[in-house]
Amino acid sequence: MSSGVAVSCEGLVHIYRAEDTEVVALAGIDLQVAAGESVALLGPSGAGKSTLLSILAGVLRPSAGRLRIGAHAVESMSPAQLQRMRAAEVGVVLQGASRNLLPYLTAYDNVRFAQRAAPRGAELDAPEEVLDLLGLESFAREKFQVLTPGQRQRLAVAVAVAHSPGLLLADEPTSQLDHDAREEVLDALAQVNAVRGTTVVAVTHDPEVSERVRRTVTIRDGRVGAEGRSGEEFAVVGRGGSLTLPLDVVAALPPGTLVRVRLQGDGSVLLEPTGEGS
Ligand SMILES: Nc1ncnc2c1ncn2[C@@H]1O[C@H](COP(=O)(O)OP(=O)(O)OP(=O)(O)O)[C@@H](O)[C@H]1O
Repeated sequence: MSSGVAVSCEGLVHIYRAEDTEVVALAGIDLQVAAGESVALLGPSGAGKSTLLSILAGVLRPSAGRLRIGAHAVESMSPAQLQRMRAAEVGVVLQGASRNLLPYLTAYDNVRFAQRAAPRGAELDAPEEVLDLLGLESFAREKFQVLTPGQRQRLAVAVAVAHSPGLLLADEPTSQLDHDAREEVLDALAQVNAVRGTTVVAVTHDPEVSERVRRTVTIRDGRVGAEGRSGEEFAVVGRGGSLTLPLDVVAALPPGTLVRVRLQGDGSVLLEPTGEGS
């Protein structure tokens, strides 16, 4: 049995540097995920979702900003400390089941192999229990080739949670699966979240994932552009009062438009374009 860890991102910036260019992939992400919460990260291609996931996984180091994963202040950790944190606290499902699994091992041995990376003395569920959690107990002796695509992906989740991490990160966990297999995988993630209390953060383009997860976070241009709660989209007030407007509003307000912002008596806020621009 494990329990979830909280994640806190404050002003996270990530810049990829090549010889003569810089790409600002994350431009100040503010995001709080409570322990045991389940969140889907959405957003257009190139918005910065994978970069954020890699930083949460401890694979990439943020260029600036603060990141807390449970009790760890990640931005100031040494590579060895990061490695230990990942081994103890973070499970990752990479895109494509085969990238997570050793095809010549059985389902049972894949889980057992993954547990070898856990810190010494860690309290781990037996491989049978991990497979049971993912509904794979009757496939323990099967190898990758005979499993269906949905079972393979469930096994990838089993391998990611084999060391009982408090945070499970999944990159496009339902991509290239048919409807039934997608349901299987979403059930598996929900099961890990419900039974173990594991915090789950999944990057996805799949509208079914967003429908199944109560909270969605849309990344736009390296920032949190919007949040969804039970299917309804909201703009998010950022630090210093910044607000990313919905795309249909942006289309009506070209950059540089001067807008009167008035707080109304009933607590609502009126945005009134003046017709003037800078
Ligand atoms: N290794 C890299 N070197 C330089 N630039 C990169 C690198 N990886 C990503 N980028 C750039 O950083 C930005 C964010 O990329 P990222 O892959 O995080 O976006 P994404 O939202 O995950 O996109 P997708 O949905 O297509 O995977 C993009 O402009 C991308 O071109």
